[in-house]
Amino acid sequence: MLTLNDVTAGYGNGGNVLQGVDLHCAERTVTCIVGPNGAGKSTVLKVISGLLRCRTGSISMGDVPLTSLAPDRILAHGITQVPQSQALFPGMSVRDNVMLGGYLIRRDRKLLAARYAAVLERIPIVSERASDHAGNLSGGQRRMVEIARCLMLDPKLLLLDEPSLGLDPRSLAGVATLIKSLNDGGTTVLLVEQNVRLGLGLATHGVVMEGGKVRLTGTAAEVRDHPEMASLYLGGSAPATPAPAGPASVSAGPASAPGTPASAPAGPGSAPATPATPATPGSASASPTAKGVSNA
Ligand SMILES: Nc1ncnc2c1ncn2[C@@H]1O[C@H](COP(=O)(O)OP(=O)(O)OP(=O)(O)O)[C@@H](O)[C@H]1O
Repeated sequence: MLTLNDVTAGYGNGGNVLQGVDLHCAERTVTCIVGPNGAGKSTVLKVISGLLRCRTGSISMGDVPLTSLAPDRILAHGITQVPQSQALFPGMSVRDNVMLGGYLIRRDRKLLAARYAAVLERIPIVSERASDHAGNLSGGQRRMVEIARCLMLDPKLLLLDEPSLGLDPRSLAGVATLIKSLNDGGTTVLLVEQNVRLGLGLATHGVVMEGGKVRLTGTAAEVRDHPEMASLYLGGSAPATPAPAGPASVSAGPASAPGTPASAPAGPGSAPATPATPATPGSASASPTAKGVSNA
């Protein structure tokens, strides 16, 4: 569905932050990008949504080239992003914040109303707090409303930048359940997540980035259970699955085709309510063994 081919990108006159990224998200998958701070994970989402231009390489969704499209055109192709930072207008009502997500379809009042009704059904907090200022919501409620706003365009591909950031375990479980149900409903999801255990628990596929490059891809189970991942990102804890996938089944190439992953990923229900705190990716990158992750 979504393909990035040898993408380089950077900010201003600076050097390349992304240094030849290849990535593929098959339809109806949930792909989670993990990696140390500064690896370029959020930058990947920015080039997909058009907030940052690729310098070289290409991005496409199916047959549609996205590489040089403006962000509003990319939105119109069904790609929406929930940014990492607080994205709601605190002084506006929850309803108005959500309606902003339907800006592109604002002239079709019927469609706008139908989409809003669908969002209310899916995300109850939107109806429960419709008239409240968004600034009065908790962090978890805000995240739900941010996702609700993206759903106004009924996206084919939902990009989520660190959906777990700052959330308490209960809110986190709610967001995880929502992501899973959106995916069950047919939405393809690409997320960046610092909480490796949660992210790979939710995902069907995993991508490890380091230094602006993709170092490892595979099914979420393969990436999660890879011996290097256990020591780097999960604080050295032994993987739940006894036999780790060997390098042959974990590649630096595109994530495999849609379908059942080699080992079924944990659903959001089994996403840890109190996720074990993983070793910070930053500390992983400082480790001399970090380079061993690379199968590139
Ligand atoms: N707006 C910007 N202007 C200049 N440099 C930026 C900008 N945003 C990010 N960078 C730089 O690009 C690099 C990659 O940043 P990015 O946010 O993509 O990393 P990340 O993997 O998402 O990290 P984190 O987990 O800390 O969010 C970093 O060195 C960062 O300083």
